[in-house]
Amino acid sequence: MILEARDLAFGYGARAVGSGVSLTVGEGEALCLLGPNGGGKTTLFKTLLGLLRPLAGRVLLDGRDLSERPRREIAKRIAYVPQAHAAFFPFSVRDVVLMGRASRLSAFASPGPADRAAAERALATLGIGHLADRIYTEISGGERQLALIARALAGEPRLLVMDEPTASLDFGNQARVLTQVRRLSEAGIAVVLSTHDPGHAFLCADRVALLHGGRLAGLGPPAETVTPETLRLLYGVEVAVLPLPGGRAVCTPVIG
Ligand SMILES: Nc1ncnc2c1ncn2[C@@H]1O[C@H](COP(=O)(O)OP(=O)(O)OP(=O)(O)O)[C@@H](O)[C@H]1O
Repeated sequence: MILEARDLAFGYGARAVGSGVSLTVGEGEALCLLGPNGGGKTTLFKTLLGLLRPLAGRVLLDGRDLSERPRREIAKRIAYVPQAHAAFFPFSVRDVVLMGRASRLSAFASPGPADRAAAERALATLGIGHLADRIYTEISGGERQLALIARALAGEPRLLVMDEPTASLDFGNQARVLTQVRRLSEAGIAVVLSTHDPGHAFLCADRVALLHGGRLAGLGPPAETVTPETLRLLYGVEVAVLPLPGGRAVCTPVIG
């Protein structure tokens, strides 16, 4: 097991967003977090990453409390993939990906051949080698998202935390990102991701966690956890969960 949350309460200062959350993330496991807007997914992620202190409970990384670990040690093991917001600094995509090596460099050291090789490998894994010399501010949102995943991967983490990695991506890029999630997990890298499409859980996750009212309303394999009943609870609408071959399913709201 890489990461464990024990009876975690999380939020901002005196303002609790969630509580009583206990979960584990195993080696190479893909865990998908579902929950409504404002439900606390990002806040939970920031707490699991050690960026926010738990209001109660503990987060353990490889069995040791996050609060006892230096930031750098955490960053070597866990990489965060934020949403691909607007970019301001005109670096090349290669340099953005190379920044993912920062946690592995000593202070003031420049990246060496091993760092450059890791960045090239990450670009190739994501299939975006052709973008390496393009300027990050001049590529599309979908391409940026892939570049951010490559940046995270370049640091050779054991766990990737991805906040809505498919938001604002077209259908093709959504499928590419979800395929990468599966591949990473098959390669032994654990992934925790959030999404607003419950069908994604069936496509890429071993387990799903449902966050409702700041508490876990479900945790388990997609087929057992993502149901019309749990989706109604989460989103307040009727949803049909239509089975597909191979244990997958499509989820669609029922309108009218
Ligand atoms: N920096 C902050 N300080 C105080 N409250 C915050 C802060 N950031 C978010 N919140 C509040 O915490 C709650 C949870 O927000 P959070 O961003 O974690 O939800 P989310 O599930 O990621 O939402 P979304 O799906 O819309 O991205 C919301 O009520 C939000 O207004």
